[in-house]
Amino acid sequence: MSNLRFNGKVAVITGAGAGLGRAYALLFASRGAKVVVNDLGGDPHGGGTGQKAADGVVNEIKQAGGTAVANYDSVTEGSKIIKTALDNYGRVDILVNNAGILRDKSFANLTEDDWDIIQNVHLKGSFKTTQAAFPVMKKQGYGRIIMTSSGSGLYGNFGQANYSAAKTGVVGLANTLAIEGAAKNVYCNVIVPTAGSRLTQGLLPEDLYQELKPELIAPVVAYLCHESCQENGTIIESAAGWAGKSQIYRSKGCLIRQRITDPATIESVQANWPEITNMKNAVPLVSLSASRVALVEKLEYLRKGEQTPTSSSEGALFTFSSKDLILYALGVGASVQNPEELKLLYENHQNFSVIPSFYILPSMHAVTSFRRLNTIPGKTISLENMLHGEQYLEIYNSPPEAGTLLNNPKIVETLDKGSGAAIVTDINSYNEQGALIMRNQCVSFAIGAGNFGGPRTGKKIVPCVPKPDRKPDLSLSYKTTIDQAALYRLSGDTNPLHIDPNFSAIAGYETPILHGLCTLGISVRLVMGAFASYDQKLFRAVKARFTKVVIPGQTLRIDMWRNGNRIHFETVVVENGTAAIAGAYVDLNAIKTGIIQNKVTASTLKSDAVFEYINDQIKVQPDQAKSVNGIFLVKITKDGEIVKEWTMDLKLASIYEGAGQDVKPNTTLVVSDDDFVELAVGKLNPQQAFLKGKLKVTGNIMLAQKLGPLLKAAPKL
Ligand SMILES: CCCCCCC[C@@H](O)CC(=O)SCCNC(=O)CCNC(=O)[C@H](O)C(C)(C)COP(=O)(O)OP(=O)(O)OC[C@H]1O[C@@H](n2cnc3c(N)ncnc32)[C@H](O)[C@@H]1OP(=O)(O)O
Repeated sequence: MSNLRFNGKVAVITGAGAGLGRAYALLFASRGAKVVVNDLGGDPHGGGTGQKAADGVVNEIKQAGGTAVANYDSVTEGSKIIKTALDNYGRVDILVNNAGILRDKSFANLTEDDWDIIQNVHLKGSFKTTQAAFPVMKKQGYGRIIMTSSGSGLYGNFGQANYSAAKTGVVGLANTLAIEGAAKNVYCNVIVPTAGSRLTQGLLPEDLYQELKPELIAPVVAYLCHESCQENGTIIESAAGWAGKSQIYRSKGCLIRQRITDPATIESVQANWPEITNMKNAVPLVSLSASRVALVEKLEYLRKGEQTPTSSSEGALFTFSSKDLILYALGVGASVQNPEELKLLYENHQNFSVIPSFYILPSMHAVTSFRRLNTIPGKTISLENMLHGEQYLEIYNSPPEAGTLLNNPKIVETLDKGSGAAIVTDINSYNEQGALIMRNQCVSFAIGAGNFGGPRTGKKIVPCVPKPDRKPDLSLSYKTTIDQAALYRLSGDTNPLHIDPNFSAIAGYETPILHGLCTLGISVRLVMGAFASYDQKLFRAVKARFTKVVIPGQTLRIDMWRNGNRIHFETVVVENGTAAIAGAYVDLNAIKTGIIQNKVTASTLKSDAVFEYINDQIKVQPDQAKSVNGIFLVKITKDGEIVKEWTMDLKLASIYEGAGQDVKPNTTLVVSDDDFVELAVGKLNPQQAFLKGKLKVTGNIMLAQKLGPLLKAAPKL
């Protein structure tokens, strides 16, 4: 790792004559910054002045070959300090508000003078110095400001009422500066150091004091001030070579009135106090607007007379990390065998990606914890009779790749389907800032709970869409493993129906069945690979109906039809030819496929490798058109087994004159492994390959005749 430098940068450090300030000044100077060493030279309680402290540090810096100048002004005259920087070096890039004194007294003994001097030095001093530097930084489009707070400010400390207030004050100052400077690349963060300095000498045990070296905190401050650091508005605590972030968390709280017309009463506050103060599912609120969004949302609930989801509603919160995304991807068959799928499995991949159907899981988590079992009067619904009937997911805003989603399940209708009841549940999911991220709709099919006299047709249920009446444009297969459900269930659906043979037998199945959402995840993965290059940003929505059970170990074939940005699909169990998912589609924002991304290496190929172009979509355009586009499925087979398959989008400019006829699918092209690799990575385009005689066409001789001229005329890929 190369050293982080501050060459060309000017750093102003207040209170730099000793302790932390001195450590900061020495470090910045040693890394190339020009430093203004400010120190009033007074005592720890605010008395006296002198030049010795600042001069001493300036000399230290100069002797080490660095550049520094002293300033002896009080921070309450901060503009003079900044002027020193501007006069000597012409700019100011970094300001560390570090200067401070103490006047500790119990509150009962605190005088107004004790109060004022502390506010003046810490809070007003930080204000005055920053006020002078801020416009300069904004103008130059770069600045890093540090406020120094204290554990006493964040948590309180006996005998430090004046100091605590000032130290919390600078946090508030930093919060707003972070917002006001952000657009101009001027960031403001807070350091909460615990160091052995002249302020803490005598207050801390000697052995602890010795470990709390300022030099162990200085790198944290320096990093926060480096141009590579994008942190803004953050509180960092640091001591003894440790650093951590502090944040304000708020409980979910709860409404203390039922309807918008109800008053709030002292009694309703008392009754709800445990919930108001329940921090079990508290979330950090990072902005005022996030806090307001959450409030507005609660008002909406009040207006509609609905109960808001609270931290106590089990399953309302879904917290996940990259590990969960990877576990899900493995559960739905992603494999490093396909180099394109590495980005689904490796959190440090530069294009680490999510299979979007993962975002169904938060809703399932909420729904399965939701009391639905008594939804239909007179009917007992048990877990073994409950099947996943349909699922819809629509993304409204970019979902997070880690964090917590708040999910709000609500049964919107219950349909009487005769053989069963279809319970339709809508689940809105909100991010930690309170923004609506997505909507799921989950239809559970309760077998045997029908004939209760309810409506058969729904008004709120998102409809399935029949598949197009033509052969699929593309079919991709995936053989599930015998352990598919055992792996998938680790993503959260631990229904014994999928693992416990005794339980599945009670439900009437010979063996445990696969999760509907696993089948759906496999299908979405293959659709995303074929039509979106796994780019989750291109995903908008998915709808599917689970029509037949799947047994782990069976092979799934996903038939796909492209209709604009909608990919219809049907998932068929190859062994028995029945559709396990029907009426399904994925809506994309755009289509993205490409040959170059499907790079393979020679080691994955054998010399007798065969690859097939299967494509219904290649159509020679009517009227002697000059171009042909097509999505090809490429399969590499060895001894009849598919060792690799993927799609590629070939755009072949054509001089072919025999327009109006379709190119037939299922034709085999044979090519040697070396040539293939070259073709796949784009070194050799099909035209060159063909002309060199390396790309041979076998099988359908008509296709050979047709493809020949096409390939000859192919542009460089
Ligand atoms: C919400 C949280 C989820 C609940 C917890 C789930 C947790 C998970 O762990 C559970 C699972 O993952 S289970 C595995 C995935 N699901 C399946 O395998 C279900 C497969 N489907 C079936 O077996 C049948 O379609 C079956 C049994 C569903 C229906 O078959 P039949 O009884 O033969 O019904 P049929 O005669 O075909 O149709 C009657 C009416 O019902 C409608 N319908 C059919 N399938 C439906 C389905 N999957 N979802 C919703 N409605 C469905 C039909 O349209 C028909 O109604 P109408 O006449 O009005 O059109």
